[in-house]
Amino acid sequence: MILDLDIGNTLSKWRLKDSVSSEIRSRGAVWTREEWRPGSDIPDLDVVEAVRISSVARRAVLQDTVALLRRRVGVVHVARSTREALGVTNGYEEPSRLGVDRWMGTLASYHLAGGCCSVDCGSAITIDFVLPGGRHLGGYILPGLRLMKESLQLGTRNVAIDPDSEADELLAPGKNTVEAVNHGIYMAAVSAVNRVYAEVCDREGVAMPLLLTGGDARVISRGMRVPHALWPDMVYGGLEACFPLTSAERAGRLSGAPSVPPPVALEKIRAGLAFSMLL
Ligand SMILES: Nc1ncnc2c1ncn2[C@@H]1O[C@H](COP(=O)(O)OP(=O)(O)OP(=O)(O)O)[C@@H](O)[C@H]1O
Ligand SMILES: CC(C)(CO)[C@@H](O)C(=O)NCCC(=O)O
Ligand SMILES: [K+]
Repeated sequence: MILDLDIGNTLSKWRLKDSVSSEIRSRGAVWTREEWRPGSDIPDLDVVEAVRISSVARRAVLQDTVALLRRRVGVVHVARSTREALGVTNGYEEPSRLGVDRWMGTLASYHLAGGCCSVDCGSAITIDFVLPGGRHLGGYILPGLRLMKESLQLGTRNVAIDPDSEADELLAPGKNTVEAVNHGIYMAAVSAVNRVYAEVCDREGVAMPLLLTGGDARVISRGMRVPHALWPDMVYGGLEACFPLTSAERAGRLSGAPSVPPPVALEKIRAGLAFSMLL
């Protein structure tokens, strides 16, 4: 089995992948913490032959995790943000400073769709662009839905947005504090992603496929005005592309990769932007 880890600031996600069939056998998530307990936090390491890790947690968390895993597992790959990988050149002035989860998501998206916009709707919402040809432009970081809500401190932090709500309802004026906050942060996140996407396509003169991942991707997807695909395993896809271990991965097939709809024509994106400026 292969153990893939996506260690975030708040949540750490894991999945077990069969090295022969390439099937995902199990998955889970725990709060990111200082110390891991195999068996309760992550699966029993006896069945694991190789581990791949993407971590944006504090350095000490990664060091301890890697030390623990190296004692038990033969192969441990730790992803890093580099200047270049898989045909993509990192747009950051200091490439290693780009969050490795963004780098993994970007590499996976480019592998799947070519020049693209990849959005991670997690604790933070990150929006990254790669042009056709592989030049990563850099991106945007904004607070995620939960962080926006917590920062308001209006006593609404425990009332989450129902991920099954329709975007139309979530964009309507709220009639109580919980609604006003939930609809406000939803409007902020959705408008930002729609606008950033249109602005960057306009500046660069190319309509790019759009891919979304992260805990809030499904609900944000409902508010998107342009074609896009959801890819819950996007960060894991970057680990697969960087450290291919199964025969499917070596053949370039990434788990759970969605079919990506073609973007709308650039003229339409520009018309939408021009319209919003007139108002
Ligand atoms: N069980 C859950 N715990 C926390 N957040 C959740 C949960 N289920 C859904 N969410 C939503 O998902 C978002 C976090 O998404 P995700 O799991 O992608 O985080 P993340 O970006 O990986 O977090 P981090 O990297 O900071 O750990 C939160 O904003 C929250 O609204
Ligand atoms: C922005 C987050 C927190 C999103 O998980 C992560 O990618 C990160 O810590 N990035 C480092 C800062 C940067 O990407 O510029
Ligand atoms: K993340």
